[in-house]
Amino acid sequence: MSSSVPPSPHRRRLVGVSTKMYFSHARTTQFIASFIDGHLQHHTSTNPNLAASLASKIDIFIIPDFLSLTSAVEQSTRRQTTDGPKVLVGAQDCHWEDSGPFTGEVSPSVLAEVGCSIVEIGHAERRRFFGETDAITAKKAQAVARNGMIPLICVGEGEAGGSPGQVEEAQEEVVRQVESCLEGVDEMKEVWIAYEPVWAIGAKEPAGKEHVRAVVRAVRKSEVVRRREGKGGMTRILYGGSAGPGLFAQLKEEDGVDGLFLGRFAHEEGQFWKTICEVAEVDDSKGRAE
Ligand SMILES: O=C(CO)COP(=O)(O)O
Repeated sequence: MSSSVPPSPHRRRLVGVSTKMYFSHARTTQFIASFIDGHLQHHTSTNPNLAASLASKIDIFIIPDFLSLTSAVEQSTRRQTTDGPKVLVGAQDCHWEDSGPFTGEVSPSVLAEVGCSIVEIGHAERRRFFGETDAITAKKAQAVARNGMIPLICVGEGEAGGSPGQVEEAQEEVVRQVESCLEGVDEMKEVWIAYEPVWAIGAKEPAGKEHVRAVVRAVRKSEVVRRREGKGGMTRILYGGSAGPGLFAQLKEEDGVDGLFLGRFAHEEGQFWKTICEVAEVDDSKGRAE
């Protein structure tokens, strides 16, 4: 019962949150119920224009821990309305094989079977604590796409002493990562790229807007992304790393970033909802904060 992302001729905006390993199962259940009932449905059920506008402009996703995944899918499916935006559910990782002797691992085909729409791969924390590389991320991205889900591929330049380095170096490193992580991924399938500079994850503040814009521009113009677009494989690009309300308007530029991938600053339902509304509102060609 794979829950697919609704097809879109244009790059709809994206806003999602990963709960990483911060939440208990009870808190995840409560977060989803309270976000959908107390914010999304509460505001859209009495305002059909808002429901239609969000549904046409934005895709919302929640990435809980593995054990909460099936109940998260069930919760979001049960609460789904026909005219409002969908809340998609994703996984934080998977194996690159569909089945076999891989004790403790999670199969991408089982993730698709239980209604998962997205699989996040190559996150900086997986690279740092579990030794994941671009080559492993590419194999996982192939497996996710093969199983009809969207690979959410995380990339970002390294520490540079815990602070931003030269933007040109960041552009080069990130484009090289994108090329490696997309190796062998079906070029007709959609992928999402989360640009998350390592030094901006878990920090007090996100990366500066000029830095993010420049790196996103380089990814957008890269040969691999252009080639995929030519073959029909949409590439949506998100920014992540201490993102929260108030950020998207600063980052947005024409043909730039498509959305935000949130962590701590959306672990409160109201902040998540606030960010979604802001992302949907920002003018298509420019950020409001120019
Ligand atoms: O890693 C992130 C999303 O994948 C971002 O996490 P924080 O927003 O908590 O820094």
